[in-house]
Amino acid sequence: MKLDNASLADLVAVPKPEYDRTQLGCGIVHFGVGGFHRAHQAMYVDALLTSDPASRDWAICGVGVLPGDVHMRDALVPQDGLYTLTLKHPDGAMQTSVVGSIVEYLFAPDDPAAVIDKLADPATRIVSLTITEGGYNFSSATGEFDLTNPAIQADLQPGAVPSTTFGLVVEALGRRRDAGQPSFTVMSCDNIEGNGDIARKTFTAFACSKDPGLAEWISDNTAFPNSMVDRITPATPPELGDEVQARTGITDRWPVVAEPFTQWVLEDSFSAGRPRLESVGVQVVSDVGPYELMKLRLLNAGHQTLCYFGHLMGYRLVHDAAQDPLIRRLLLGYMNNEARHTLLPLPGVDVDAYIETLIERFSNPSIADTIARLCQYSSDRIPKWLLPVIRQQLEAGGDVVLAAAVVASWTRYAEGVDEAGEPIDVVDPLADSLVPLAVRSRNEPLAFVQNRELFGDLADENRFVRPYLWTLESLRRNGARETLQQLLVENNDPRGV
Ligand SMILES: NC(=O)c1ccc[n+]([C@@H]2O[C@H](COP(=O)([O-])OP(=O)(O)OC[C@H]3O[C@@H](n4cnc5c(N)ncnc54)[C@H](O)[C@@H]3O)[C@@H](O)[C@H]2O)c1
Ligand SMILES: O=P(O)(O)OC[C@@H](O)[C@@H](O)[C@H](O)[C@H](O)CO
Repeated sequence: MKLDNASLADLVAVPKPEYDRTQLGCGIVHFGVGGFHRAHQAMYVDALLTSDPASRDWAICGVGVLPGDVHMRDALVPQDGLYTLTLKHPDGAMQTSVVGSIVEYLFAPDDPAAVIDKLADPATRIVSLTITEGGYNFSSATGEFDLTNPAIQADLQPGAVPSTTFGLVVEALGRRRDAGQPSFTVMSCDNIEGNGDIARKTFTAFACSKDPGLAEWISDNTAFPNSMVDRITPATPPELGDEVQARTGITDRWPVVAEPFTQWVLEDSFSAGRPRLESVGVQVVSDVGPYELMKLRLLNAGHQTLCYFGHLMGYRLVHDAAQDPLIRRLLLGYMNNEARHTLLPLPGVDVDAYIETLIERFSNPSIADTIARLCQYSSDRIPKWLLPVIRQQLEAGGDVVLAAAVVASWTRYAEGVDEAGEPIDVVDPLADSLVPLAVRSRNEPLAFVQNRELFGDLADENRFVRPYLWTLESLRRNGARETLQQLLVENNDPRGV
């Protein structure tokens, strides 16, 4: 059975929207409709539309700005925005439901003016984002917005038709200001520490280059709440469509799979009202910071801890790596001895239990998350999640041996050839410069981490450099398994090497 508004009434096999989708209004415009947005925010909004008739003006209009988003357009538009979400439990149990909160989808390259009109419409009160860590276009080393990016440059030309998220959003905010309309909230849901603060900084930096008066208006009138978002959502595997079809009879052009766990902690800071998300399980708080640190430095940096060693040890699926005793030991060592010392107090949260749950979540075989998903875009991820742990630990005189080992594992991975001599596909916007640096580090051992754009002055810090070089050398000489064995079991201490 196909999935669209007309066929919804005939669907009996699965939970589906019981609210009247024809009566919904779009209060939210979302940039970056991928797997995660559809497993997380859209799912929460769907639950809200189901439970609270007064929330019907908070449905979602999705927007894609990249050429590749044409595939999401071609999946969602014929389905009237409907799709299936399948949650897979570790014991093999699964639940599929149809999510109905996305009621419109605009592909910006087709019609940028339609996107700007939608954003400028006073009915739009929140603009949310999952445009990935790289999407914010700021330097990890300086924190500054990168005005040299050609797409940004093009959007800043007088009279340009905008094509980037920044160009489209700021153009619409200018229209709202000129029309005497209030601003909307810009709500980042990406895995970046202080994601709202970063969004504030990057959007106002863009606006400032275009029209300083507008930047000031945005700064005075727009809320940028911080948030912590969590649900492991693998890329949709090719077989999911057939699985959903077999279980439910639904033919879904782009289904979503995720783990059952979900969490969203959101700062209560909105410029034009917000949906009552707390009624569907969102933790609306005044300070998200401690939650963000816990999640980014344990879960996301934990993923980085696992993925390069995992790949080099021959694993291709996250749960297989997480169940290897050596990798488990590495994860627990990194989390307990290094990362957790950099967290902020979170009264009422049991960090031991949180860490235990993470290991269980990483070990969930049913979602079949891939190591490849975690190994990509490293240059956007490592500086945002792992390097802050190293810097903070160095400042406090704490341990960085395992975090340095993770950076070494990334370096070894970035050489682009694995331990069996097979090529590694290094998927990274900086691959063209990082791969040669990683290869060069065979002769000039610090070449990779002397890249100050990414690492700042870490290469000058002996307490980082010693374990980094020890691990890198051992990875090349002995391989990943033997390196972890020596580091974690035989307790070779690379600090004094
Ligand atoms: N997948 C997860 O488990 C998960 C969990 C928590 C948070 N997140 C956050 O969500 C983000 C997206 O994850 P996903 O799994 O949905 O990925 P995805 O690949 O399915 O979707 C990414 C979306 O971001 C868009 N995008 C990428 N770069 C962009 C740019 N420069 N400008 C505008 N749009 C851009 C893409 O076009 C696409 O629509 C992650 O980077 C992360 O910050 C993901
Ligand atoms: O999606 P990214 O690029 O932010 O990071 C990769 C994973 O660490 C991430 O997607 C996690 O699965 C997610 O953050 C869990 O909530």
